[in-house]
Amino acid sequence: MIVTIDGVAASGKSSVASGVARALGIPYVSSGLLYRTATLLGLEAGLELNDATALLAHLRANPLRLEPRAKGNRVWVGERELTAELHSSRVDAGVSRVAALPEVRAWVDAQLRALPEPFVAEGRDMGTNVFPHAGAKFYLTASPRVRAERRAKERPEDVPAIEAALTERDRLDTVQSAPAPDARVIDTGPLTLDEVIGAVLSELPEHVSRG
Ligand SMILES: Nc1ncnc2c1ncn2[C@@H]1O[C@H](COP(=O)(O)OP(=O)(O)O)[C@@H](O)[C@H]1O
Ligand SMILES: Nc1ccn([C@@H]2O[C@H](COP(=O)(O)OP(=O)(O)O)[C@@H](O)[C@H]2O)c(=O)n1
Repeated sequence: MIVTIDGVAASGKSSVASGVARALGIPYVSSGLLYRTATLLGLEAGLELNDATALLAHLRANPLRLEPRAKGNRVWVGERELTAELHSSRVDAGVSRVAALPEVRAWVDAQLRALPEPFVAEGRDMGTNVFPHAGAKFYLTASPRVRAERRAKERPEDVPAIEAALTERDRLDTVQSAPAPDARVIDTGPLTLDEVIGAVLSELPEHVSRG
């Protein structure tokens, strides 16, 4: 059983996926962390972020491990844990260029499809491209200002700078960010986190919530 939660940047995907996963007693999987890991490793190696051949060679030489827990995903390369470094503004600024590369998308998709069910998968194209057969699909939205105000609690920049960066990332991510036709769209703007989690749980078909 797979539940997908897609949406725009900072719409609440990982927080909602975590809450839903905990309620169901299953893990969640953050696909964005894989794109972020590819970006961080590329930046550290001094690679051009649009050089798919060099990036893929580097990723294959440094295999990562994603630990998809319900309370938060963690990423390792060898003995080094990268998790805390994946949400920097530097990675935010480069990740959409890396995610535009079809070779990198195929690398991410193969790792996601190899994971054992059940899980909640969150990202941009979980319900459309990666898990079109998912048992339930959701798509989260909120205005750029609301999202920037939320993210400002997690980044050093001010709200206008964060809003500009989010809007630019939305633009670069447009291709892979269309909601699945069978996704339930939730505007999280007027809702608390618990209300969004409750809305998702209440919309799950019985066969999905029973596992
Ligand atoms: N409905 C909500 N109301 C208030 N804050 C929220 C809501 N959903 C998420 N948040 C907060 O917004 C921030 C971004 O959420 P996050 O789950 O990281 O989004 P995404 O995974 O889409 O980037 C987090 O600090 C989170 O706690
Ligand atoms: N399924 C996905 C998930 C993320 N991404 C890319 O990875 C970036 C980071 O995604 P994320 O979900 O970790 O971050 P936020 O946008 O939620 O801040 C996005 O801006 C996209 O460029 C993607 O293309 N497809």
